[in-house]
Amino acid sequence: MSISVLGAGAFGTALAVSLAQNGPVTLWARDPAQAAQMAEARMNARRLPGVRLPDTVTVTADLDAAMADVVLLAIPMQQTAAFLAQNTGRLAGKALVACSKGIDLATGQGPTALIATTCPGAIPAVLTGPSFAADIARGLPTALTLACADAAAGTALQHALSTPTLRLYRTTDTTGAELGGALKNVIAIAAGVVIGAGLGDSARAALMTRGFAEMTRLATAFGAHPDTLMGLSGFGDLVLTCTSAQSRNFRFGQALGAAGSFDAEATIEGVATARAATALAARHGIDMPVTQMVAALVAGAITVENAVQALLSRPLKQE
Ligand SMILES: NC(=O)C1=CN([C@@H]2O[C@H](COP(=O)(O)OP(=O)(O)OC[C@H]3O[C@@H](n4cnc5c(N)ncnc54)[C@H](OP(=O)(O)O)[C@@H]3O)[C@@H](O)[C@H]2O)C=CC1
Ligand SMILES: O=C(CO)COP(=O)(O)O
Repeated sequence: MSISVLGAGAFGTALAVSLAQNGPVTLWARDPAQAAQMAEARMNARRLPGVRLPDTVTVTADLDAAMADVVLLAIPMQQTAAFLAQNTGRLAGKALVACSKGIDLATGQGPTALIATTCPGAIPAVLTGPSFAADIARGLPTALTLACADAAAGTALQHALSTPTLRLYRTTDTTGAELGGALKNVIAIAAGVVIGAGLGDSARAALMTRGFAEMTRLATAFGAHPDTLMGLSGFGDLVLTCTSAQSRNFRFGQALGAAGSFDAEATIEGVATARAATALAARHGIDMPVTQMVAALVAGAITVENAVQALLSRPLKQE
């Protein structure tokens, strides 16, 4: 099976580097100048500095040249719907593996639903779980979830995309896998706020636990299996992202909590996801207090102090 990665950001580049252990991989960057620079320097200096691109990685800005049997989509979630719509013909019939973590703001859909509605005949799948691009690219041991509703196709993808350092587990529960990966970013922002505001590790643990409860509530309401949330794509990624300063969502929250500034160019998926999840929760009558607070905080509609006060003064309830 030929493999390509669309999107030469930190994660797309890291995946291409890891997959190159198995054979040739094509990495597509939308900017021809960036593609040429990467091909020449054998490095993605802007997004993944210090990591050499193996000879088996071909970098191109030609999207037709980047078509393969298996196409990994490593572009930010809010750009995905438009990208798919612009490339429906090219992507038809491919196995399309979404590597982004989020919920489309305009439709409330995750990546597999977007693929299914936009690219008929494609096989939608998701690759998600606890993994920093830098760790994958350095060949550190990493385990991820490969979700595909078609069990046979999922098994084939699991084998094609596992490498000596990247171990994939499979599931048919695409809803659980993609909602776990999307919602943990929102809780990671909240965890960052707690640490940035100096509220302590005990508060962070409480927030992660209650955050996990609301992640599970929303995902199961949409048909996800609770076990999926307990796995790498949910609990595993929640732990990583809420506790590591490598996480952009966590660091963004830290800056919010400390009233500091943050790189406006950085990909912080949890910001749009907080809004999208809050809207979904309201529409379906699901209680998601932490997510709602994050949405209000990032919109500047509430202060950190008032958000904490509002969460602590909710009616006492059974766990
Ligand atoms: N970084 C990580 O450790 C991990 C990231 N992810 C997920 O991967 C996804 C991508 O994140 P990441 O790689 O880190 O982000 P980056 O900010 O590093 O890179 C984003 C990439 O997407 C490209 N891009 C943006 N818009 C478009 C578009 N409309 N069409 C084509 N390409 C586009 C950018 O191109 P350009 O440079 O030209 O702007 C850039 O190459 C996110 O959903 C993230 O949650 C998942 C696991 C780990
Ligand atoms: O998803 C990730 C780790 O699994 C990356 O997290 P950030 O996008 O917060 O950096």
